[in-house]
Amino acid sequence: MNQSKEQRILNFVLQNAVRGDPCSVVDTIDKYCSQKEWAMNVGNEKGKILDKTVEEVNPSVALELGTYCGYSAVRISRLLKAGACLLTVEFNPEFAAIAKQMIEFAGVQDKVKLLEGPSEEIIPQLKKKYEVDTLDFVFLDHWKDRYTPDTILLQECNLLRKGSVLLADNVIFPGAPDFLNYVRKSPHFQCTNYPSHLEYMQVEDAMEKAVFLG
Ligand SMILES: Nc1ncc2ncn(CCCCCNC(=O)c3cc(-c4ccc(F)cc4)cc(O)c3O)c2n1
Ligand SMILES: [Mg+2]
Repeated sequence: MNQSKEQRILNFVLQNAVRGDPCSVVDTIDKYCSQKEWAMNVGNEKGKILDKTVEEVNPSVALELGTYCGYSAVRISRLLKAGACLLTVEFNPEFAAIAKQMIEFAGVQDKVKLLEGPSEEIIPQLKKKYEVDTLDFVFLDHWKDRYTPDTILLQECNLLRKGSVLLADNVIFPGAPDFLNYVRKSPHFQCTNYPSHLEYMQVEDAMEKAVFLG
C-alpha cells in the first residue's frame, strides 16, 4: 500500500525537523512542500499574517477549522501564552492521525486539542462537551463553502463575543466569495483584507479578518 502525500510530509518532518521545536517543524513542512510536493498548508507568506493576527489577539481560547497535517495548528499554538489552548477540527481520519503525530513531534500537544468530525457537528458541542465559554480567535481553513454557514453557526451558538477575531484563508483562491459578501455586508463584523499569495505558488490569494462587533 503506497504512502499518501500527507504521510510523506510527516515522515520528512520526523527525519529532518528538531523534535520539540515548532518552528523547525513549520520550516521543514514548507521546505518539503515548496521543493517536493505541493500541499494545502497555509504556508509561510500567509503564515506571517496568521502569526501577526494571533500575536495581536493573544487568545486564551482559539478554534481552527480544517487541521489537515497540523501545520497551522503548530504555527498558532507556538504563539499561545501559558494556559491558552487551540481547538482544531478535522473530519478526515487519515489527516487527523497525521496531524496528531505532527503536533506531538512539535511538542505543542499540551496546547492543542484535536477534535475529529465535521465543523457543523463539533461547533454546537463546544460549550457543553468541550467547556468553551466564548472564542477569542477562529481560523477558517476548511471547506470554503462552509465559511459562511459556520460563521452563522458560531453566532447562533453564542460562541463569539465583542472583539472575537475570525481570520479566513483562501478568500481569493480557491475563493470564498459568499463569505466575503456576508461578513463585509454584515453590521456585526469589521473586516480587513490582507492580499497575499497561494501557498508555495505565485497565484494571488488573500486572507480576510472579520472582527465581531457584538
Ligand atoms: N466542514 C468541515 N469540517 C471539518 C473539516 N476538516 C476538513 N474539512 C474539509 C476541508 C478540505 C480542505 C479545505 N482546504 C482547501 O480546500 C484548500 C484548498 C487549496 C487549493 C486547492 C487546489 C488548488 F489548485 C489550489 C489551492 C488551498 C488551501 O489553502 C486550502 O485550504 C472539513 N470540513
Ligand atoms: Mg487554506
